[in-house]
Amino acid sequence: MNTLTRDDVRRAPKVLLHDHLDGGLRPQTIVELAAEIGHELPAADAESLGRWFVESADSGSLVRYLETFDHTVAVMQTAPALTRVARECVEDMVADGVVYAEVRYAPEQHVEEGLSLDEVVAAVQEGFDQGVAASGGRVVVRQLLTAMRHQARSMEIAELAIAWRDRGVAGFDIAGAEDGFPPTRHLDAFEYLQRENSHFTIHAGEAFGLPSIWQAIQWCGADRLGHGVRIVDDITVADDGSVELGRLAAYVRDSRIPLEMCPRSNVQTGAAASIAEHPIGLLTRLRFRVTVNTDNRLMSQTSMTEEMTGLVEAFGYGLEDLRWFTINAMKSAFLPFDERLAIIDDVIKPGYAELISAAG
Ligand SMILES: O=c1[nH]cnc2c1ncn2[C@H]1C[C@H](O)[C@@H](CO)O1
Ligand SMILES: [Zn+2]
Repeated sequence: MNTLTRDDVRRAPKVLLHDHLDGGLRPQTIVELAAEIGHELPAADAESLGRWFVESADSGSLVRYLETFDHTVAVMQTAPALTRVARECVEDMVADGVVYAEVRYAPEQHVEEGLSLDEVVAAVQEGFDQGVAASGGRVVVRQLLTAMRHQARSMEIAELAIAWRDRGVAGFDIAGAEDGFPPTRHLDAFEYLQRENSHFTIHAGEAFGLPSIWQAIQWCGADRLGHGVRIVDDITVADDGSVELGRLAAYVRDSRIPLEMCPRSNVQTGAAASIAEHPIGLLTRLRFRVTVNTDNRLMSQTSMTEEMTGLVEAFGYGLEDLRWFTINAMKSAFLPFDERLAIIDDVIKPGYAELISAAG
C-alpha cells in the first residue's frame, strides 16, 4: 500500500466543521495588529510568537490552553482587524484544500472597544466574503456564533445567530472551560434555537466526561458534539477485541450524531495521550459519524492537511478513509440539504475520484 504524502492530502478536498477564528490567526498578523494598538505580546517576532502559542497551549489542561486566547482576542477588537483576520482565515483554508468550512468565534469577546455584537458579525462576514471572492469561489464558508459557557450572554448570542441566519451564519455553539459549566446552564438559548428550527453544536466530552455529553444531547438537543472524544468512556473493549457500547455511546452512534474530533488539540489539553492512542481510531473502526477538524490552527500549529496526515501516519488511512471523513463532515454541515449534496456530488466525489485513479 502506498502511504499518502502530505502533498496528496493537501490536494484532497476537505471539509472543516470545527475551527475557531480567534484560534487561527497568522503570527505575523498578531504582531502587526498588536503594534497598531500598543498591545504587549509575550514575544516580539512572528516566529517566536508562533512558538510561544504552541508551547503555552501544550499544557495538558484546557483552562491553561484557553489562556493563550487573551492575546488573539485582544487584537480582534475593531472592524478592520476582524475583517483582516477573517479574510486571511479563508485564504489559509483555500491553500489547505478546504472546500467547505464553518468557522466559529464568540462575538461577546470582541466588544471591548465599542463595537456592537451586530458590527462584530458584519465585520467577520465582510472578511469571509472578501476571501471567498478572491478565491474565485473555491470554498464555501459559514459562521458559527459561540457563546462563552462561563458567561451569561448565550440567549443574546442565539438571537444574533437567528438575526444573521440568511446572511452567513449557519449555527450556534458554546465553548470555554467545560468543567463546572454544564451545557444546561444555557438551556434557554438551546430551546429558543430549537423553536426557531436552527442548528447548534456544543463543546462536550473534552475536559469533562459522559455527563456533559449526555446533557448536550438529551437535555439541550445538540445536533453535533464539539470533540465528544470522551464518549469512549462508555465503550468497553475486551481482551479478545470484542466491543460493548453503553446506552449513551449506542445512542450517539445509532442517531449518527457527528463527532467534531480535533486530535492535535486533544493531545495538547490532555484529552488524549497521543495521536496514535487517540480514540478517533476506535470510533472510526466502530463507524461513529467521525469528522476531522483543526480546532485552533495557531495554538496547535495545525491545518486540515496536518491533522489528516497525522492520522494517515498513525492509523494507515488511505484516500477512501479521508473521503469517508470528508463526506461525513459535509453530511453533518449546517447548510441546507441541497447545498450539501451539491458539494458532495460536484466537488468532493470527483476530487477524490481523480486522486484515487491517479494513485492507481
Ligand atoms: O477546544 C476548545 N474547547 C473549549 N473552548 C475552546 C476551545 N478552543 C477554543 N475555545 C474557546 C476560546 C475562544 O476564545 C472561544 C471562541 O472561539 O472558544
Ligand atoms: Zn473548539
